Amino acid sequence: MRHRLSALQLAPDSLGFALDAAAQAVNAVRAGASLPAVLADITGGDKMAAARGAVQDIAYRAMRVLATADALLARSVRKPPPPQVDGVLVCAFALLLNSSGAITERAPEHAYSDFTVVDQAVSAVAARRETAFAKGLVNAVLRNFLRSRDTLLAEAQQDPTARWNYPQWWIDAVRAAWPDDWEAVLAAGNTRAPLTLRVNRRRTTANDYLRVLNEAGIGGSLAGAEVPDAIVLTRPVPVDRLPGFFDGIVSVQDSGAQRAALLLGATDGMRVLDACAAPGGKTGHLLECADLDLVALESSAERAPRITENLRRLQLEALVKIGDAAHPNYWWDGKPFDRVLADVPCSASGIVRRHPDIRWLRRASDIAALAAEQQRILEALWKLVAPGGEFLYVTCSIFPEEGEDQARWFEGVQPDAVRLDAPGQMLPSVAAARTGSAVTGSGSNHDGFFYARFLKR
Ligand SMILES: C[S@@+](CC[C@H](N)C(=O)[O-])C[C@H]1O[C@@H](n2cnc3c(N)ncnc32)[C@H](O)[C@@H]1O
Repeated sequence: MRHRLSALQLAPDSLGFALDAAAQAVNAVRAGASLPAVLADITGGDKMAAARGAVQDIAYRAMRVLATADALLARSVRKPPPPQVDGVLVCAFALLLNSSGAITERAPEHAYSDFTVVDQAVSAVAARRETAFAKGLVNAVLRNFLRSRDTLLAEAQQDPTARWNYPQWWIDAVRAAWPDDWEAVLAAGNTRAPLTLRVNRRRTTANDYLRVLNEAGIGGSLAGAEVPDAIVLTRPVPVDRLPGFFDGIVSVQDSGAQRAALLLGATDGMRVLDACAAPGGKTGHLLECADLDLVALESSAERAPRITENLRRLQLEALVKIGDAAHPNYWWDGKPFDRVLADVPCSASGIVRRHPDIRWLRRASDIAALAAEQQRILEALWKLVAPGGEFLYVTCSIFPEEGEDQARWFEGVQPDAVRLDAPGQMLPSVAAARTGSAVTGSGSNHDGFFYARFLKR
């Protein structure tokens, strides 16, 4: 879906142009498409270069306030406007909500005044023949919001979906799972994730690389003792500004994800299976940590080449295979593995701060379907672990159906499995992390993950 430019009489570097394109992206997500894929399509051409950053920024912001914007709009109009007008209004609300401090997000990189947002939203609808009729409506709705912002927002946010900006089923599920932390978990998912780096320990140390970053004028700090290779940047920068990125000195990876290779504890010479491997983030870390005979398995032929590309940049090697982890007969050579990492497909509910569209794309029924698939993968892979070998089950989910429930089920059905120490449920980020029972977290800034580790007797 390319951005429909032809009818548009707006400069590509104007906010109106970006609002028009971001509105199309928002509507594509409403129709079920994933935001990164839509943005790649819409902002792909050369003509979009000037607008790309702004379109992306606005569309991501809109995902984090979609239900608030919908509720504000429903209160402002008698009948719903056509999708493109609706989309422009939602994107304009996203910028105005940010500037009002009504939501917990940093100001846009290019902060716009309220006046500019309204003016450019009007220009965006005026620039298309089919939406030009709505100029007055857009102007009136946004000005009315600015006049009575606090009252309108308080009224709209009476509805929990508009208050939290998640579907009701998601709010209910988080509340049921984490009765003491549900608000912090939902709020954490509405923040912007930091850019976290993983330093290639074969080539340098986190401390030394931090100095290199500082010399390049890039601020950052060590993420914590549990993740010795991780550096959290003070402000995100494009990867091409990271010294040595293209030479494999450093990679981008959330600090929660960096626990995987360390927990698996593979040592030189071990035969290791990384069973759901693309794009190869954890594969790379495993190989940075030890010399391994590593098979990286991935079911998607489209995604598998990304493993090879990532390893090439890191100057590391694995045997990349395309196959289904639930059906090893098609790809396994029969030789058992000393370590198996199963980073299974899941709801991705732990990484919504990086992928804020996920909450609008998932359905409640997806969780049971994913849990069933995870069990198929777990059962099949366990047979591949050598006696005395270890198995690490990972999801980037915050739902117990994909986490602790699965670990307990697994212990129940596999008499030769001994559960070892592992973080269990790591709730995403900051205040959400809580110690005790199955929930751990150092308070550092990470996404939501679940880790369970098993030894094969
Ligand atoms: C959570 S992602 C893995 C992320 C990866 N481990 C990393 O750290 O970069 C899950 C991956 O598993 C793949 N996948 C899904 N079902 C699979 C299956 N049955 N067998 C193998 N791979 C599968 C998906 O295509 C996806 O690339």
